[in-house]
Amino acid sequence: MRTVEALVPLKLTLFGEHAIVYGEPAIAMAISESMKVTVKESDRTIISSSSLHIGNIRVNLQDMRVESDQISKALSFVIEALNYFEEKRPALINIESSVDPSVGLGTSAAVIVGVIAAYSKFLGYDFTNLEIAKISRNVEKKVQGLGSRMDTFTTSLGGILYFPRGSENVERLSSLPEIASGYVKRTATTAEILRRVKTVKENGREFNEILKLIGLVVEDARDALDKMDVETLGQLMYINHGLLMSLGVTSPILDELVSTARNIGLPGCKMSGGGGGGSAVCLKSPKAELLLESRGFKLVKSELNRTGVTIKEINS
Ligand SMILES: Nc1ncnc2c1ncn2[C@@H]1O[C@H](COP(=O)(O)OP(=O)(O)O)[C@@H](O)[C@H]1O
Ligand SMILES: C[C@@](O)(CCOP(=O)(O)O)CC(=O)O
Ligand SMILES: [Mg+2]
Repeated sequence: MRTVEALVPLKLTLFGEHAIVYGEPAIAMAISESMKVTVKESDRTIISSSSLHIGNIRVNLQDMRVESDQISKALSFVIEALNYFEEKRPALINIESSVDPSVGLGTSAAVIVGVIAAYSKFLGYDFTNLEIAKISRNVEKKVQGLGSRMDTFTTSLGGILYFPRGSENVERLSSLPEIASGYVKRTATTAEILRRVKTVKENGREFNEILKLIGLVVEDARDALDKMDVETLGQLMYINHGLLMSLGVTSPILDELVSTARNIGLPGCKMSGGGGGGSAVCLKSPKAELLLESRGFKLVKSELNRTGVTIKEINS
């Protein structure tokens, strides 16, 4: 019985979320918290994903239909990833995630990357991680309608990555301070928040100036990282968070956390990902983890993952 397993790291956005969607730079890192996608030979196609609490979902491979519109929405990234392949073969597809869906940790990207990686191998392809990143980026954009290459490239390639302004390139950075991060549940998906931000952009004169300022923060953060200037890096995290707040993508719980972190002298802390709740990233210190937990944030494993998605074939 042919079985293929893909292990995908989740991601933290250190600087530049939302601004990258409009061509500004960003810095993101793959982390040790991960998602696993398993594809097993079968005579029918069933998708299961415990963190979605939807049970085992039968998929009609001819038209990719499932039992309800609600299930179809919840599985939209998985189904669109399968749809990439002209030739499909029935399989049991299981997704295991140690975090809740939609928390600013790139779960939408990771689930696409995992399905593309595992199902392509199951069909006999040998994609490189960069090929997986490019395919996954197009799938995520197709489902969300908006969005950048940051999450799919970071979860596919691993490491700490710099996404230059106005370019499709990506550069690997070498230095990274230790990070603490966690998440709280949120009320909106990233796709919904991206649509809200687009409306703000279309109506607000200041929006473009704020995006450019975030771009400057990201460039300075890259310099600070190169010099391992942790003090400057932390200050830039606070500034980036303030600019995200002005875009309306933070939340009271995130703003209270970050302002308290600053007031008690933590080196740096900011929202991470789509916002509206979800994840926060802080420069690591015992106080940072205590503060995150005291505010109800679920800590996530935030060591640097350098490999990106890895694929294993298990012939049981
Ligand atoms: N474990 C999972 N199994 C299947 N789909 C998932 C899983 N986790 C996330 N997703 C999909 O990704 C969507 C969340 O995307 P998004 O709001 O961008 O979250 P994130 O900020 O974590 O990337 C979910 O609504 C669901 O469609
Ligand atoms: C807001 C954004 O910059 C990051 C979204 O991160 P996440 O899906 O919330 O993990 C969108 C994007 O870059 O596609
Ligand atoms: Mg996402």
